[in-house]
Amino acid sequence: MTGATAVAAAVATAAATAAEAVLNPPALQSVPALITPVASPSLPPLGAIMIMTSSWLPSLWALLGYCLLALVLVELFVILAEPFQRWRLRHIPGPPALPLVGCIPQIMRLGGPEFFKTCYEKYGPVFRIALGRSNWAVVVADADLMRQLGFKLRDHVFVEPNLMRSPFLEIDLAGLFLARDDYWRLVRSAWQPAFSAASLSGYLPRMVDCADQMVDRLLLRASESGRAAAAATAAAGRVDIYKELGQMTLEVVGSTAYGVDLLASGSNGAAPDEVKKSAAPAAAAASSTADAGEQPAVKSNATANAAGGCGRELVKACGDFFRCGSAFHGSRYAQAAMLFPELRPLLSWMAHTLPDTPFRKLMKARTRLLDTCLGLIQEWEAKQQQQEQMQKPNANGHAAANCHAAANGHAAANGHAAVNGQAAANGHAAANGHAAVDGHAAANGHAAANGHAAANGHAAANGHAAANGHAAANGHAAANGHAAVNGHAAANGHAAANGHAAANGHAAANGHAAANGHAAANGHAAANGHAAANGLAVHAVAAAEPAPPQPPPPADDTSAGRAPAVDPGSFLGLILSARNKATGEALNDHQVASQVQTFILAGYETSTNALTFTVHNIARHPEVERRLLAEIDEVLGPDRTPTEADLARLPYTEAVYNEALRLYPPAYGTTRLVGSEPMLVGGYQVPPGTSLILSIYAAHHDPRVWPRAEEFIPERFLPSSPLYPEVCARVPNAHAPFGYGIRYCIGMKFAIQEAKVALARLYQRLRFELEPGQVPLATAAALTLAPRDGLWVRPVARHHHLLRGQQGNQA
Ligand code: HEM
Repeated sequence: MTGATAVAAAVATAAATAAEAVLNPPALQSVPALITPVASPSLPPLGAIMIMTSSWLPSLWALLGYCLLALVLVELFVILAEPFQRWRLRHIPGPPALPLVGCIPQIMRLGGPEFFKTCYEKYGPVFRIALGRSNWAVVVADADLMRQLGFKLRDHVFVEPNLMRSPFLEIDLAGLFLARDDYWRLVRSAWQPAFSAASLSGYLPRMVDCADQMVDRLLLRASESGRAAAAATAAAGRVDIYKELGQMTLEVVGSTAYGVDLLASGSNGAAPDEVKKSAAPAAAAASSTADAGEQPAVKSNATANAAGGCGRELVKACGDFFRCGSAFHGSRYAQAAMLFPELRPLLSWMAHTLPDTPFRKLMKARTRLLDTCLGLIQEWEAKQQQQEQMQKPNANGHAAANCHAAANGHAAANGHAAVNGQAAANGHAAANGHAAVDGHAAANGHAAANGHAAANGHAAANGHAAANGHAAANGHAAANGHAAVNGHAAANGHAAANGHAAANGHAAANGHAAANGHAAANGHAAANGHAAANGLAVHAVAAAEPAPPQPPPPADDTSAGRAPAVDPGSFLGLILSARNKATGEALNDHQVASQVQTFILAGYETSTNALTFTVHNIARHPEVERRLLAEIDEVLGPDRTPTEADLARLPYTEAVYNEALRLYPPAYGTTRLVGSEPMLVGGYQVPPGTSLILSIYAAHHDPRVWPRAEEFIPERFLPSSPLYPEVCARVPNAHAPFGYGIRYCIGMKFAIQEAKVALARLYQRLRFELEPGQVPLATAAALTLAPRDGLWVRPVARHHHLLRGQQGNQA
């Protein structure tokens, strides 16, 4: 701990003690004890209280006076000590830092991203700033330097002042983003399988579904727009596409990570009755707790449906979390805490007792989110218990009858598949005796492997199942009912996966399933827990005799890519089964809730913002729109659902998204903490313990790296374009919207896949015209860079058969 930090910590403790003494003086604590003896019949209790009060009142005032004096002295001392921080970084150039407020006024005027960009132009790629009086940081804005730091340093810094108390404080610190050291390794490993290439393949159909629901809503608005044009009412048909995209990304998180519809109440906010009923108590509890400034316990009574029934409220909660959680755009108490960090305990108490509007909104949002997380956890646990019960193996550990559990690696009988060791139930069972995975029916008797459902005999994801002669993804064709995966042909109408031939020429049964490279022999059991009975395939962990636990994959990119698939909806299973290698301990309640919340927030906010900026830029650049539509039409036509192979054939779409992420990186900066040794950064010696801010935004706008840096030119990202060598081939990591090195964004591939699916589905059927006032788009840089007032557009259907009772525009 540095001298100044030690002083600040001591001061903070002193202030906390003083505040506690003021709020809860020792005399007050003993009041009940004093009242009791005087409750005699001769003296009325009120009189006794008055006597007691008058006796300890002067000492209370004296105590208050001492406390205030102590606070003033301590504050004075810290203000005088502040030059030490300044002095430590004196050799690094930087903007003038005013006494007490540092660079806060400039940041509030220009916004963080623009301020850093201006400083980069003036002071070079490494400069120092003061966030308030004593919070000094070094900003780095050079792509190459940031990449190096990303590999050298591992910990993030929590820059914003945090006024939270338990359980929110613990939850903030336990999430993957702020996790440190071994705990970070444990948590990152637990998350990783959810982002493997194979898992992403399994998410694809769900991402498509969520995008399709959004497109349907927008088509409806497009129809209204046409009717309104006839009736000359301008307002109809206008859409805040930022909200629509937010809804979609939240639905994607819900269905891929948790297997639930987080927006079950629908886009119009009208919850179905049964959802409303069960959500009501949880929602009421949430808002009453928030209003009262109380903290909910981590174990909540939120019901499962509360997780699924909060609709637009949840979208709003996610938005408010990011906007009101920023010190610059949020509560005055947070701003005061930036100026007087040692008063944080007192300011936190004041914010909870007399909240201002941003703080009240923030607490309401956080409570809503926490309730959603707890609802999801409870729902998962209940499902697990139910499935364990249903799954009890019978005497010989083999097949269970009548639709129920798979045991001992053997398939459930009677044509009912079991998945993940859980019986397929509640209408999730596959029809006709064939496999179902994670509750997703495989229809028409076709197999689904590795969590990828085959529906209507179609769809294969990631080279897994293929049914009825339809294509397997990853560019591996299946012909004549023969699935081919990874380029290995299957013979005789029998599926093979991962290049492993089915034994005896029989894959699972009837030419149907093969799972995970394990051939089913004689149409019966497959190895490694992949059971097939009577020709029925089931998924890996169906065995009652579990496979030996695998060591967690190391936390690096490549292993994430190779990791096996997890079924959509099973993120919580990964988190709950994470174990500390040394102690064997599982994560505690806060830590679990924190991962759930991190996935929701990270999955929602950044992707929503990025897609909104992309739509805005497409609408502003007709030439870009024309080329994008041409690519999408050529690859997909107006209707065809994109497969993984199709997504790989949309390079221009991806370039458009990349360029939007360059100009408007939603995570406009990230942080690193210098360790216990000083380090050289861009030629400057940076003292140990210094906070580093890596300004992604400044690097993305650097005219030394990006020719015509402020223009929207997607071609720079196309390897076939002459512009490509200018930057992308020359400066590694010049484009780094997902961060750097060891801590780079774990959701990167998830976000890119989701974006390509959403853009493909949107522009297959629609285009967007900007409403007046949308250029330039007002942005707000709170915790993320976001459109400040949404993005108002008018959706236009590209093909008139899509419009309901209306003439459409042919693009
Ligand atoms: C356009 C979308 C996204 C952008 C621009 C983005 C950007 C970032 C950035 C810049 C970081 C910090 C990296 C660093 O410090 O070097 C980060 C970290 C992280 N992101 Fe994303 N992200 C996006 C989507 C997602 C999604 C969809 C998820 C999860 C579902 C996610 C989860 C995370 C997590 C958990 C971390 C912390 C990783 C760690 O510290 O180990 N992100 N993201």
